[in-house]
Amino acid sequence: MKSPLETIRWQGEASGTLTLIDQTLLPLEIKELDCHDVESVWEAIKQLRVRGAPAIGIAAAYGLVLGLQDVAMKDSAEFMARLDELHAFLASSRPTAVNLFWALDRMRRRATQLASQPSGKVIHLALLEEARAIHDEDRQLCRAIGKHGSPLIAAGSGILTHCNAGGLATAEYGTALSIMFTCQDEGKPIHVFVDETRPLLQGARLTAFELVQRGIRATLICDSMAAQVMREGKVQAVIVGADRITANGDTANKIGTYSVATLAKAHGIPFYVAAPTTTFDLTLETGEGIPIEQRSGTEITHGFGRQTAPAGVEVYNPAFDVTPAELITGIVTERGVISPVTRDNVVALVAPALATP
Ligand SMILES: CSC[C@@H](O)[C@@H](O)C(=O)COP(=O)(O)O
Repeated sequence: MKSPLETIRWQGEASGTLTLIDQTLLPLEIKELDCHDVESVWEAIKQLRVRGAPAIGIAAAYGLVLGLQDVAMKDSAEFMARLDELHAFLASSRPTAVNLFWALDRMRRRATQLASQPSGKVIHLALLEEARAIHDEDRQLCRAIGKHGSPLIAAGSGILTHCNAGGLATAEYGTALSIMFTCQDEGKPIHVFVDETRPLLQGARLTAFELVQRGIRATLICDSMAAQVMREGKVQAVIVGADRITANGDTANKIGTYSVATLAKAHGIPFYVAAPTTTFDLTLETGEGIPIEQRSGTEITHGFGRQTAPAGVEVYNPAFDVTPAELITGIVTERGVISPVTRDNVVALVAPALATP
């Protein structure tokens, strides 16, 4: 088994470099991208060079550290004013994954605790430590999700997944894929059906890549084949990641997830969401309030290295959809499994984890 890739890496101390695997080039090219300023981090998030809810949050936290390097020697008022600007700038990169806003808010809270310092230097160092903590904690959250999720999967199961909720989408190990990796570590055989995930093929390019790298049996299917594969009895569970989960358990994830959940219900197959508590947004009661990112139509009209639709056609390209809680059998978090998915169960498990000190 090959060692996993390091999705996000900070090199150096307070004046350092953020190194990301450029995920737009996978699976053909494993190439790292060095970000030396906050603008390049914003661009990397926007263009999905780094993507997946937890990974976006981690990258943004380091992005703040990068952007604040040149005001670290200024007085703390100037430092904090710049921090507010950069917080807003990074928050404008993508709207749906709540981990982005969670990480930026946590960084600002840490800085605010130290705002009485005369200069930005101490605050800047503390922010690097905070970004590292967010990064390290995500590793642990992912491992714990795997441990809680693995008992839900019987040996020999076929598992269908959509998009990429693997090591590439997190600090390492992933959320949905963490459950599969844990099954493998425990010697439990599984067979994963990977939706290719139109339009940007995160399933084909990234999930299939990670599973093949780990030596887990993986079969790639077009998104439109999921119903047939389920009808043929090949799928015993669906596991997907999440970008934002509201208080009632409604879950935003990559476009197409809602279709998969509906199909799973129709075929009596359990549908699990795997996500850390950092992906919950308890300020929203239901999924109706989740902002859905709209992306360029060219992602649909141009693919496979060429134009695939006539010029002038209208295109609708929402990047995410919302799966209603009633279609979700359970949500696997680092604190345990929420099942049945009710508002009371969500709040009881998640609110203590999100409470700010
Ligand atoms: C652990 S990642 C969970 C989600 O962020 C993932 O399933 C997803 O939808 C990613 O979308 P993307 O547009 O590739 O960032």
